Amino acid sequence: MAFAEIETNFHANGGIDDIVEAQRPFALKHGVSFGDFIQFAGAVGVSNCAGGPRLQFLAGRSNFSLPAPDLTVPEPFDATDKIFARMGDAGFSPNEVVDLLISHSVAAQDHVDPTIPGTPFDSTPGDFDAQFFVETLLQGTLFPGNGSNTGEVMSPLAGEFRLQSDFEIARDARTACEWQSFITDQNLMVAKFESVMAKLAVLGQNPQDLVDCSEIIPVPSVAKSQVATLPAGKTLADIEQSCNAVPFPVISADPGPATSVAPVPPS
Ligand code: HEM
Ligand SMILES: [Ca+2]
Repeated sequence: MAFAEIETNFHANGGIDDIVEAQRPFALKHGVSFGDFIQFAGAVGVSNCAGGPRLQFLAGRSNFSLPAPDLTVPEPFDATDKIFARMGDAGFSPNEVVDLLISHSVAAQDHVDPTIPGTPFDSTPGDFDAQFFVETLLQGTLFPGNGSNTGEVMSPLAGEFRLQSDFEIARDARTACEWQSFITDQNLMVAKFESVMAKLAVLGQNPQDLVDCSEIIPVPSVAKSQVATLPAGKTLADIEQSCNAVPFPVISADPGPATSVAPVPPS
């Protein structure tokens, strides 16, 4: 937000300019540091999703910073080894990368395939649920758009987008069991996200110097279900089970004919 004219030009930051420009005036108007504002807006944002987390919010980050160097943010076409190494530099284990990727349950792409903006990563982009962890393990059968994009692999549902990085991390021996563990345990998923986001939020900060303002973050509505489902038209035979230690859970399929996933409306 401080160096948008530099950092939004980095390829890995594609699309982030919209939200940066929307939020900056609020931070400036209220005299809040950009770091605090981003953390606050993120916590309020996910609290709007059904079943979402109530993230801790600590205030008091300084507004002193320097532009980041390019090529440090993971790309969807990067190998898992590279993504884990980069995230490891910041102190996150491979399983904590999975915990951070819970965010892709409420996410959509605009720029990997620019012909289909708003194409979500799971069938429930408004719900903070574990559908993402089931649907990324289904066999890929189609490209929702033009299908010729680096960082994209085939998805299982019309209208759903699959990043190569999500596909690979779901199947990597280091992370497949963490990935599968959320499918039948919404509470575990939310608890892991709250904990890893608390870690992310204080990177480079001394938490002792920050003030806990978590009580201003809204309480999200409760989750519709603790257990994810197979999308209509899919069976357990379509799952590419990847955790060697634990069998894939028996989950039910949604009734009805196979449907396609609607795009997320522009914000
Ligand atoms: C592990 C490495 C990661 C990769 C390679 C990755 C890649 C991507 C890509 C390519 C998009 C689509 C961008 C666009 O086309 O507009 C995206 C969207 C998104 N990502 Fe990630 N991501 C990663 C980690 C994370 C983390 C750690 C978070 C947050 C904790 C996150 C949260 C999101 C959200 C919320 C969106 C959707 C934005 C929207 O709907 O407008 N991602 N990600
Ligand atoms: Ca979802």
